[in-house]
Amino acid sequence: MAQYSLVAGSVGLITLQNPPVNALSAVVRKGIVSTFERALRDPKVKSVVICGQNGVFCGGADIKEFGTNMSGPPLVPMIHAIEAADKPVVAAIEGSALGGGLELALGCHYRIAHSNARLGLPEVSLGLLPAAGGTQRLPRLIGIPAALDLITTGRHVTAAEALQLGIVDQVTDHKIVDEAVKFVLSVAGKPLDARRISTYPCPPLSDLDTVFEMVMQKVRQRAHGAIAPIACVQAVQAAATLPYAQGMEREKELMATLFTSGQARSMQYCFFAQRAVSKWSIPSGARWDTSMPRPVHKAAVIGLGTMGRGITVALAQTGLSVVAVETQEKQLMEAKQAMPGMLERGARRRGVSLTLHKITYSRDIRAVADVDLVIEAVFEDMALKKKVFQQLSDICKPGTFLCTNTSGLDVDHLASQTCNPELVVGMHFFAPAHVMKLLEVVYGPRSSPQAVATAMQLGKKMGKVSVAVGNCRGFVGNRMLKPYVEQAFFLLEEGATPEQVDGALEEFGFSMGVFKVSDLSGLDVGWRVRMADGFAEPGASSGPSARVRQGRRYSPLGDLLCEQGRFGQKTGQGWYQYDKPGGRVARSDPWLHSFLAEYRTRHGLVARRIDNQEVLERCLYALINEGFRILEDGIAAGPEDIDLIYVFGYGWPRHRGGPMFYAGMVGLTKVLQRLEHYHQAHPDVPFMQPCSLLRRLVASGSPPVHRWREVIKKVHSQL
Ligand SMILES: CCCCCCCCCCCCC/C=C/C(=O)SCCNC(=O)CCNC(=O)[C@H](O)C(C)(C)COP(=O)(O)OP(=O)(O)OC[C@H]1O[C@@H](n2cnc3c(N)ncnc32)[C@H](O)[C@@H]1OP(=O)(O)O
Repeated sequence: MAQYSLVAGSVGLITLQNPPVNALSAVVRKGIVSTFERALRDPKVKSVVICGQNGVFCGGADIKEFGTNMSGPPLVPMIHAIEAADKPVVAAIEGSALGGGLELALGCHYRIAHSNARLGLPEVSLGLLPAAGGTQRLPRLIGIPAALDLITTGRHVTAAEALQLGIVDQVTDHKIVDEAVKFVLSVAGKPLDARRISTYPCPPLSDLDTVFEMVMQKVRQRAHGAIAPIACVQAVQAAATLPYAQGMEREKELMATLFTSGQARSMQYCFFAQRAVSKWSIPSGARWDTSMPRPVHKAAVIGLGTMGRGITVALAQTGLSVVAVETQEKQLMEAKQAMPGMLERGARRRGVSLTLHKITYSRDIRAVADVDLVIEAVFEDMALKKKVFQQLSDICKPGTFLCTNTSGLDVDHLASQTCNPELVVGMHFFAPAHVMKLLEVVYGPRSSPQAVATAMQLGKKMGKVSVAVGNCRGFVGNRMLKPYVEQAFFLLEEGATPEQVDGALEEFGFSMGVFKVSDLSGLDVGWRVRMADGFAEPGASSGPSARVRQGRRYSPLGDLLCEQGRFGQKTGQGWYQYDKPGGRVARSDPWLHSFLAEYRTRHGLVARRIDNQEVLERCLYALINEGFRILEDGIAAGPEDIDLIYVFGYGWPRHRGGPMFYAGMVGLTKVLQRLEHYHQAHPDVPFMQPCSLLRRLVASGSPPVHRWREVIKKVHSQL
């Protein structure tokens, strides 16, 4: 709702009230319309201030209303009425003014912001565009290039930047409503014509066509198939080339296409999923709202390889004191040289001051004796990690949480090396750890609720999307990767090329296909895992039995490349070739193509034409099928957890909602049928055997993804 009061004798104060973010629900819109009409009617009222309660102006349209039968007064005429009023209206902005919230403010004649405010038009990240006049007013106010930047990226700006751009008229550190009232009294009686943004011409720009062509090209490249960013550019182009009223028509038309699209549904699902996973619960019954985290003031990182450095930087950036331990002199020196630059770049990116003094370096593991939490990030080797955990258990003060950054080893086994296994959890970061948003928090059967809560809260403080997952080989993300990569290898055996497989996946929306990712992260990573699992064996990659291991189909292609020293980008050769070791630009490699041809001949395989549909079905459905197994095993609490892991850690396109949501969009029956089809064709590939939870969901009428938990619960209760 919206509350109305008269202040300072002549100012009508409208306060948006819809906790927690004062979203513009039907009730709020109704409240604004009626209180605004009241203010206009009242002869005592000479001016109006609009603000939000509880330190937040407005988080935008109520996203929960999208996809329902929307009722109540529409936003566009409401904002027009405010702009057309003959009494001055000031938006008093503190906290957030986002989406429809900022559009409402742009309809006001003046905008004053508290220095804590953040403003933006993030609709693009929900698969939409700012369709309450945002695409037409913002370019008129701040010019086309700046408006294109804000609208196509959805980024939030601080009050200081908003002032610099001309979005707000004044920034204050004082009480926002008091300042807004003072301000509106000072402008009472001044003509308002020059304050109605919709009447402004768009600031002229030379060579408009070229500007839009270039922006469109850049946006398309970044969008990876998402349609909203393209529509945003088209709407701003309308602002630049058409009169306001026609621009508004175009905005509406473009919004109508986006509003009902699957992409918008997927992205809005991701928005709510992100909030849902922070409300974690684990099979022991521990939950986010009943488990108290312990404060962490000082942390330590053991091992300063790529991961350790990234984690140290990420911790220091949150303001923690960090002890960075590396026992090897050379590696320590390299880390000391590299990390200030990483911190500097991070500080510049986030517009904050540098935090070099937060890190102390040591070669001696005993330096961690007084920290609250340790993250072990040594080489991925169980024997080495076990030794580190034994040492930590002896050295650390009582109660120190011991975390491992392993990407898939048994967290419980590590816990068993310590005197207090309840203090041990996994904190699995993704490279580069100071940039990537995902954190898997891995609980073992003995991890205490407090340890899980502390790791989850630390992740949040570090700006990560933290997802609590159970302990199994590869946890959630890497476990699902196995069948995906396996199918990609099989496709090469059957006639596809790395270029084709990657092309199909990139067209689907991944920023990089599976083979390019493998080259980037190093082929030896998977090779080591396959060796540890008893699949890859030196010298066993040729010969007739090379393609069957442990009674199942196996492709030794990755092992063969590793045996040749082709580890990907770092060696300049992998599935592609690079201009030098460490090169970044993948080029097709004729050697690889003849190698594949020879391999097929050696194993009596006849290459066939494989279409992109088959590439996608086999890679993605195999991965999804493993996702169902993970749900069935209780390793992830719900489909949202898996989806966010894939969106934030593995480049799954957000506009496809994550693998489990995507399965629902495709139709569970279809996914099941195709898995059955591929499993019949390859009964020796267990990953393609449809998971019984998938069958169960189909038998239950394929409920929407938010109702899967009910079916999963039933499955678990019957176990
Ligand atoms: C046939 C076709 C017809 C087509 C025509 C269609 C007509 C429709 C026209 C409509 C035109 C609309 C144009 C405008 C669109 C929009 O405004 S879209 C929304 C844009 N806003 C956002 O994207 C902001 C989203 N929110 C946030 O980024 C953050 O929540 C925050 C505001 C920065 C606050 O962050 P924080 O303090 O960390 O809190 P959270 O945990 O994120 O959120 C707290 C709870 O609030 C819920 N919530 C937040 N924002 C919204 C929202 N806009 N709507 C509904 N709910 C919201 C969030 O889910 C949390 O809820 P719980 O999980 O239940 O606690």
